[in-house]
Amino acid sequence: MEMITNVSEYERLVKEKLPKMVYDYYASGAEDQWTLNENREAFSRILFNLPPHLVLENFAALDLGKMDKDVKWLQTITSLPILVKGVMTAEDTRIAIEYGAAGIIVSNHGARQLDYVPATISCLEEVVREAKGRLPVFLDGGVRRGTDVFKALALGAAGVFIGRPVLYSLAVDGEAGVRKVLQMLRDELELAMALSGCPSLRDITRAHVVTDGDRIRRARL
Ligand SMILES: Cc1cc2nc3c(=O)[nH]c(=O)nc-3n(C[C@H](O)[C@H](O)[C@H](O)COP(=O)(O)O)c2cc1C
Repeated sequence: MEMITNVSEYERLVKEKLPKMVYDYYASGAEDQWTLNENREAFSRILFNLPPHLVLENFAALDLGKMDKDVKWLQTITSLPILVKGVMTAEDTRIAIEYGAAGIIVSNHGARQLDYVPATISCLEEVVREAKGRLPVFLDGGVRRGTDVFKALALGAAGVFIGRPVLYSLAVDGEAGVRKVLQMLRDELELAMALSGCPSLRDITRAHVVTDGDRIRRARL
């Protein structure tokens, strides 16, 4: 397994290893798989915007109607913090906060529900803006690179989750595979931070990335 150099390679290997029916169940999204592909494509459209002071030296270095009832019921049976997953809009963020969620996970359930809903990374800022720091906002969906983690943090995520890379690496190489996936993402994030002049997670800011929305706003000026 030493020859594996990035998270996506596990998908190629797992396709060879698993029965087709099992692989298709894990890997697929809904219908045309537009949202599944968009979860990845949207990350690739966000570009880095390196601050001007950087010099070469730096480089050396849901069913929403039920959400209220569900949260209230869960609060009666556990004292654990309750995170609401599947939030994609400001409105759902308001509801989640109103009903006492301890955190939010921006998610389209791995693009397996309604196809053509937006990519999670393109919904993150709307949710973060509405949350106003009152609770942590996490994200999943299409995170495959340390640079994806960096972009999500720059857009206000408190952290990210990954789904399929864990399933794939577990199927290919058991616990060692999962450890390797997490290590690769960590190493790639650290490299991205070093190359963009961020010594700590706190140094990753909104100014480090340019989104589609930024480009449209700039074109209008
Ligand atoms: C086979 C499979 C089954 C899933 N089942 C559920 C589910 O029952 N409920 C849910 O909220 N998300 C479900 N998800 C979505 C994951 O919890 C997670 O949000 C998603 O896989 C993250 O995206 P990623 O796989 O691109 O990293 C499922 C994902 C996969 C691959």
